[in-house]
Amino acid sequence: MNFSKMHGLGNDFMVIDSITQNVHLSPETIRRLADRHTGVGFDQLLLVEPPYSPDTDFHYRIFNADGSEVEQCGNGARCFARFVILKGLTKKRVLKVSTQKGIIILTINPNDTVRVDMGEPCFEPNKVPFKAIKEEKTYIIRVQEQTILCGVASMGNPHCVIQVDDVMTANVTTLGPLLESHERFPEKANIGFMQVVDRNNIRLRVFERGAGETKACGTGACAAVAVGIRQGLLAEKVKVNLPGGELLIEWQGNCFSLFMTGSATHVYDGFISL
Ligand SMILES: N[C@H](CCC[C@H](N)C(=O)O)C(=O)O
Repeated sequence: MNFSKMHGLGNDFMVIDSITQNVHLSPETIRRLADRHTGVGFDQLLLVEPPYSPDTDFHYRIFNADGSEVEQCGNGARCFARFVILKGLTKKRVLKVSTQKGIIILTINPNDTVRVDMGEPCFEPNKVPFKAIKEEKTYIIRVQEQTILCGVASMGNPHCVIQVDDVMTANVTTLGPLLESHERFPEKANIGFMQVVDRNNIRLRVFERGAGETKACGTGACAAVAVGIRQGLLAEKVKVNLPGGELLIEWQGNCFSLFMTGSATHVYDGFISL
């Protein structure tokens, strides 16, 4: 099976053309391929499929390193766009792509960065999903005798965003997994640790559902900015500084799409016998 290794700010992917190849991967096979010593090694595996409806160009499927299929991957979307052009699957520079939960629009810029219309963030607890009596801008979660204040949002996938004084000293390694699997997140969650530098700049680390801490998380950057804007901490255009690099997030507020712009890097092409 042919594949490409790509990354978005160090969040790395195995990208597979499932249009010209017949690809069926079990969760166990995905976990084996994800192994960074005995497999290809990646945070997520991305499948490029033919369109599910005539008004879209492709269907986009995402699998975490633990084999779980998920609804959305922002860094992966930018790599998806560059992959389909590099592989000659399209000549279009604006792509309409369906995912498990909605449609995203990918625009490949002349400098090969990619701008993604990620759709509108959702804060309704039952749609994140998050167990809460009613919708709030800030929630209290108790974990291991600690009281954590957070915001929650869905970018198609579930996110919990915690404001911290300094991302470098944030307790990502301990709090990340505890919150990822907290009982208030019935489908688990991606946990973002956000340091507000000013209204147009944040620093962010993300402990991802099904992958652990990654060098960058596109939907995590989107969710952090959306939560921050809703909490009155951020302006409509925010630079998000992640360990792997920078993303530009723009959101005008409810009933508008949120846009993410950033790089997508092709590392190598490979072949693997399954
Ligand atoms: N771990 C995420 C999927 C990948 C998201 C991330 N890599 C991004 O760039 O958005 C989840 O389980 O919802």
